[in-house]
Amino acid sequence: MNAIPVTLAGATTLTRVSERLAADLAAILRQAVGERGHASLAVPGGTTPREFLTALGRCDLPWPQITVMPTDERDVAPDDMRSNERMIRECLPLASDGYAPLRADGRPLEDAAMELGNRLAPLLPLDAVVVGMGADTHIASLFPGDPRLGRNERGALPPVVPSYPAGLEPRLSLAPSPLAAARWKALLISGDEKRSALTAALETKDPVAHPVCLLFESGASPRVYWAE
Ligand SMILES: O=C1O[C@H](COP(=O)(O)O)[C@@H](O)[C@H](O)[C@H]1O
Repeated sequence: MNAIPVTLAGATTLTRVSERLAADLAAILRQAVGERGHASLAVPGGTTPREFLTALGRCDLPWPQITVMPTDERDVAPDDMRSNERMIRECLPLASDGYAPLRADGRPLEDAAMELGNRLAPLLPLDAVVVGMGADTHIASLFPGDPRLGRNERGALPPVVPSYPAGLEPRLSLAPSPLAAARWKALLISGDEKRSALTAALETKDPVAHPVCLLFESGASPRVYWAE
């Protein structure tokens, strides 16, 4: 198995990796606020990031100057157990206007994606993005086999796109460009299964088959925070 450039040495539990990621990210956010007066951040949903988000929520940060959004959102109510917004709000002491939701709120997802993309445009490029990955190598809600992820196709995508993964609820997702073009990128994964999947994916360099490849294609590669 080829070595992935994992950022950490010695910190291997999800708790320690999460704390390290939170501390590194906090420094990036402070720097962004210092330089530009504001910071924009996208964070993942799912099960892995709760400890990281909790650790970030404990950091001494200028929250009124920070806008947080999810990398993707399931089309569920914001108080649903599967809502990424719900987890993010539970973990972070956000300012009242410090959260940029990716919610359709009953609208067709295509309409919502267009409107939310226009609203997010002034925040781009994002100062920081933390991305999770499924064992199938999906990132945000960009899933394997989606032809929109091809090199010639993705340039036409707006910043937010609808996504209809088989067997799961529909979603809204940040598109490849805002994820890949962030000023600072991190990939948070846990477990040998995902590490093996990441290693195999990077060997293919195929973002349609393995969306995680999108993060490694151009510009700086993400820092990989891997927990055993
Ligand atoms: O559905 C999602 O899955 C991925 C991975 O989640 P995990 O539960 O395996 O950690 C996540 O990054 C994404 O934001 C989420 O909506």
